Order: sequence, then C-alpha cells, then structure tokens
Amino acid sequence: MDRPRFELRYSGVSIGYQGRPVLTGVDLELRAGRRLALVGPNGAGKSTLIKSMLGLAEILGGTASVPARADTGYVPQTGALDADFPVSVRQVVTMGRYRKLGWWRPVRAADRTAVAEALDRVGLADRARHRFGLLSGGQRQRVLLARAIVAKPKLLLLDEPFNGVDAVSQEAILRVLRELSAAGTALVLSTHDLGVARDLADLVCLINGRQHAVGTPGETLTAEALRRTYGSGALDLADGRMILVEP
Ligand SMILES: Nc1ncnc2c1ncn2[C@@H]1O[C@H](COP(=O)(O)OP(=O)(O)OP(=O)(O)O)[C@@H](O)[C@H]1O
Repeated sequence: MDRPRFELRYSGVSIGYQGRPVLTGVDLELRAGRRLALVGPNGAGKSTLIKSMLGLAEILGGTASVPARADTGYVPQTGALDADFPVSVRQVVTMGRYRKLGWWRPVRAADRTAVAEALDRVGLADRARHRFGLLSGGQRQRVLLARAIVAKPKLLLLDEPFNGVDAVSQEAILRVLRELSAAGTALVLSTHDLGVARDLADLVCLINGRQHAVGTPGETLTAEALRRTYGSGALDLADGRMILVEP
C-alpha cells in the first residue's frame, strides 16, 4: 500500500482557546522538505499556530489538514521542560521514541541506537549520561531537538528554537535543520530573528492576530509588510533599514 503523502494545509483557518479566536485568516500549504518561518511580535499567535498543528489549540473555523501526531516532532520554547527534573540527557531523548512506539513496551536495541544517533547528530554524543538540567541553555535546546527528531518525524515544529541559545548551539541547530530539510522533513519554526527567517526559510508567514502575508522571504520580509504586521513596533532607520522593537 502507498504511504499517504505528506500534507500540511490550512485554508481560512481561525485558531483559539475555549472557543475564542486569537489568530484568524491562516492560509498555508507546506510540502515535504520545505521550511516555514512564523514571524510576528509577542502575543501574535505564533505558538498558537504551532500548537494547532499538535492538536493543542482549537481550530475554530476553516479547514486544516495536518500530519498525524506520531509523524510530528516538537521542540517547545525553552523553559517548557523543568530543568530541575532529575533526568539524564539520554532519558530525555528516549522520551521522543515513546510517542511513535507506545510507552508500554520496553526500550529495545533499535531505540538505543536511534537515541545515540540523534545525540550524535546534535553534537552531544559525549553528554548522554549527563544530567539534563546541568547543561547550558543552548545544549538543553540541542537535547530537545534530538528528542524531537529521534522518531524521524515528517514534520518538525520548533517554537523559538534560538532564544537564549549561544552562537555555537545556534549553528549546530541550523546545520541539523538544513540536513533534515534536505532529507525531506518539513520544518515550521517561530522566530523573532528576521535574519534566521531570511537565511533558513523558503516560506515566511507574517502574523499578528491574523495572517498578514505569506510567501518567500523576498516577498514577505519587506519594510511595508513588516510595518503592517508590527505597527508601531517597526522602526525605520535613516539608512533605509528597519528594526523591530518589541513593546
Ligand atoms: N492556553 C491559552 N489559553 C488562552 N489564551 C491563550 C493561551 N495561550 C496563549 N493564549 C493567548 O493567545 C495569544 C497568542 O499567544 P501566542 O503565545 O500564540 O503568541 P506568540 O506569537 O507565540 O507570542 P511570543 O512571541 O510572546 O511567544 C495571546 O493573546 C495569548 O495570551
């Protein structure tokens, strides 16, 4: 039997919580191997859009097709996992195997191999026995990336993956994301960093309560579209460049 094709498609979608919309007018289509950046100010609805792809925020209108949860990896915002929790790096990454395979069965050799490969991929093979909470913020983020990719997802969601991450970890994460994308994994990441959006994404969605624009970085990361999305948070510099100032 043919495997179902990858599909991520939103058409006129409203998303919210307890029946109340916080993001409207979302029209998106993402193919296998493509990289989508969600850009917008604080409270714009970036996390909400990502959560809707996990079934954690309500689709209140329109139509949305998303891959199965078992085919979706998720890197939450840093801080979403309690750093004091006494678990090893290897245990955190092993958790990523259970969604696909079920928590009731024992860890097998194939799981151990996959965990070792995922840690190697993010450059932390030598930290497997270390306590997760004692790593640096950037290293923790790389462990969470390993946890998200250890079950080989078709879609990888990353919520502000570079927040509080040093340059070395950012480069390591970007390298892994490019490799995954080249191998066919679709990526969705939220970011405040227009440079990251421009360099990594092939599709950018500007949102702030509603979708303001979607298209290539060249089509969307324009002064006019950013001004529309960010309002007074977008400041023109005298030399023609623009900076974004969060309230
Ligand atoms: N669980 C929830 N229940 C009700 N409202 C929520 C919930 N989570 C988020 N919101 C609201 O939805 C809106 C969008 O929030 P969201 O976290 O998606 O924005 P964001 O663009 O990711 O912001 P940031 O850049 O600050 O992370 C905000 O007004 C927020 O208060």
